[in-house]
Amino acid sequence: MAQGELKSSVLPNPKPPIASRFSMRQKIAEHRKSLPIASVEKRLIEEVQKNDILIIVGETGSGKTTQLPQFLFSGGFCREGKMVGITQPRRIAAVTIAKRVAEESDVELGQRVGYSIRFDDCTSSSTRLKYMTDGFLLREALLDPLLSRYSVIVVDEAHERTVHTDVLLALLKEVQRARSKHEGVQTKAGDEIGVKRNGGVLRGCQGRKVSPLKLIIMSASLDARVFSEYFGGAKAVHVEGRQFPVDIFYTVHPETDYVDAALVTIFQIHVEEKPGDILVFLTGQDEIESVERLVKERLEHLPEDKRKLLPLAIFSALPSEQQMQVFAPAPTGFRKVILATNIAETSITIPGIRYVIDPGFVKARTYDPSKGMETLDVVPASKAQSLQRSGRAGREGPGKCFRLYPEREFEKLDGSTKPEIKRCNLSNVILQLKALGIDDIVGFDFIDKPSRGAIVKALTELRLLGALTDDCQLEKPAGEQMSRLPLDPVYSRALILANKQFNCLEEMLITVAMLSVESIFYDPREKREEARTSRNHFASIEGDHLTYLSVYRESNEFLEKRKTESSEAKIDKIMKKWCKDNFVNNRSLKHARDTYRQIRGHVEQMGFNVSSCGNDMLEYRRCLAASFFLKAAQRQMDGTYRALESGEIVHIHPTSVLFRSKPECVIFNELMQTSKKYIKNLTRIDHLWLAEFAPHHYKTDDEMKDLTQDDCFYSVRDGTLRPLETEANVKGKLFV
Ligand SMILES: Nc1ncnc2c1ncn2[C@@H]1O[C@H](COP(=O)(O)OP(=O)(O)OP(=O)(O)O)[C@@H](O)[C@H]1O
Repeated sequence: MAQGELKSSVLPNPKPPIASRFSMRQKIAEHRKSLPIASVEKRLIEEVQKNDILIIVGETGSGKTTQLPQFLFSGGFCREGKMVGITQPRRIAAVTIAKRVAEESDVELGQRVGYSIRFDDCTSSSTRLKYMTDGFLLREALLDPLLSRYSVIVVDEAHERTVHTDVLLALLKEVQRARSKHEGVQTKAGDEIGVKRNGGVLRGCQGRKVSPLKLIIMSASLDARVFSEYFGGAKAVHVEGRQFPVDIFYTVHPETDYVDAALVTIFQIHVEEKPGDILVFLTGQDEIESVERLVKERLEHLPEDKRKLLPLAIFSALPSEQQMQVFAPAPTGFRKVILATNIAETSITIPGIRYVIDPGFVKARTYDPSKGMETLDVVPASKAQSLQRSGRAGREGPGKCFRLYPEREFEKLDGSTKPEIKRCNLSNVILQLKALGIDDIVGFDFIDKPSRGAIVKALTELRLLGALTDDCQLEKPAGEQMSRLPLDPVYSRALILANKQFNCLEEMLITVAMLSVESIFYDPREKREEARTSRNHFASIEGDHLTYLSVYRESNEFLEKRKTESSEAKIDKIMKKWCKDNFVNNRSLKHARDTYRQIRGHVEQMGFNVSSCGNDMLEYRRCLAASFFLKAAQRQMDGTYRALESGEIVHIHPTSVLFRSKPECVIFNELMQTSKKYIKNLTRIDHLWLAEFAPHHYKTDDEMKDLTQDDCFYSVRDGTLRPLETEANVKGKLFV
């Protein structure tokens, strides 16, 4: 992917005419002075000078994220070309905050103030304040292990405890130690200095003089003690005061249907309250889109003069340009109602928001390493999340937050969110650590250690996928390539195989892109049959992956034909209609198209040649089997399926094109638990392909006969493991 591809579409930063610029500057200067953090600028800079690690806790909106980096710049921390790096858990926050700080500093975005997120780098050699995602900084450490260009790194919103934040904290601790140890040493490019890993010494400071690194950990709702202890008793400072008050309202009784309660509240605010936009926290794309439809429907029943309510959606699977639409002011006389997931919960300021509606729920991922099963459940939000949500209302004036549950329920909420590292599949993060040269994963200094079972499972998976050798070293070149692709290892492997062995990289790129969106089809409850019929021509008897391919290809052909004759806006409109007629989710398809372009850029940079297998779908299905062999399932006598790896009894999800035909053997991408255990995104395969393409994992009956007690393989016929795998057996292979 060419760097900066999204730049132009996302954030032009044109300079307004001089007169309005002058008054804007004055306004901004006044605003900056009014922030609670402004009165403690001098003290904060002194604390940073005195302490190598500082924890800063301050109310939401007190000015931490936008102001502290500017204080550090003025305080001399960017001398001699050094940078202050500020990490955010979310891309949208990194981008919008950088834009705001550039505005406040009256510089062009990408010059002194910039941002870097995956697929989009808006920095230059003059950038001194760099906002980025925590994942981006981790990748940067692959190239510059001592992060030698930074004088200060600020880890913002640390309370979110994303897996990237946790890994970053451990890594930064190590980098800081190494830089202190070698302080003052003038290195030449290629000098061996720095972090000891892999039994050797990594090349460090890239020809620069080694200087110490300052670390700042920041949040509004952070248990400072946990972080202080982790960093050996680091100092914590509190920034008192908030900018504007937010009144909190609770319901008298619990709500049985929070979506309906949210709808009622939206209209109550719209009809009864003063002007000001509304922000509603929902749990996912489907919920958001259904509320969006319902708002539009109900608006039609209101008198003409009350219809000026504009629903807008924001969730992570939305392309960046569409996410940015929520930041634009509402048309005159209109009130915006922004329907958001927790993407809008921390860091960001959406101008105009005065009202927050918080039903109190969030979709959380949990992972069971023993079954290899990931589930997405709707669970109550934590207190920390609720505080962040209400904090979005008081940023430009006094606000109101409507919590759709009784006050006594708030007291029962968990204080903070369970760290992601304790509830996710670790294979991606362990691959990154291995690529960083960190060998001993179990002994790695995590702030909260993941379970041993989860580590063992991830290492085993990475070995089976060919990313690690039998003694858990990074496999070359496959493991290295996989660590460079910003995808789950299983999808990176699919692309590598498609390129190397099956000649279907084009098809696999489309597949990975289509699988990255939540729901490609649009399935209104009231028109389910109509939707099914009109989509029949996409459906493949071989399965969902081929069906997605058809949707993508057909939409592409349709688009190509019209590209020459229409403007971009017109094409957008035509595409919307095509999607509506075919019951395809326009937003999801757009996102998939974007993702396709980005990943294609990556693989091309790695030297892959994107070729297509055309209509040879057999080759493509064989490639799917070779890629996703860890998620295979066999039909049982009673029509249920047995997932070969976990032994779980599972069912084909009703949305799959294979729901009725029930083939004998399938691979799948998703195992989820709702009322039953369902498998989603399936393709029919021949069970013998498993033994052919993953002989290190599966054997046919004939091959089974020759096994010794030291071997252990899955039978492709019934999925049983023979001879039985013992923990000692697995362990013996892992910790050498
Ligand atoms: N994009 C923006 N447009 C308008 N005002 C903004 C913008 N970004 C920030 N502000 C203003 O600056 C204030 C401080 O924002 P900042 O993000 O620095 O606070 P914070 O303490 O980091 O909050 P949080 O803990 O919620 O991230 C906001 O309350 C708001 O008034």
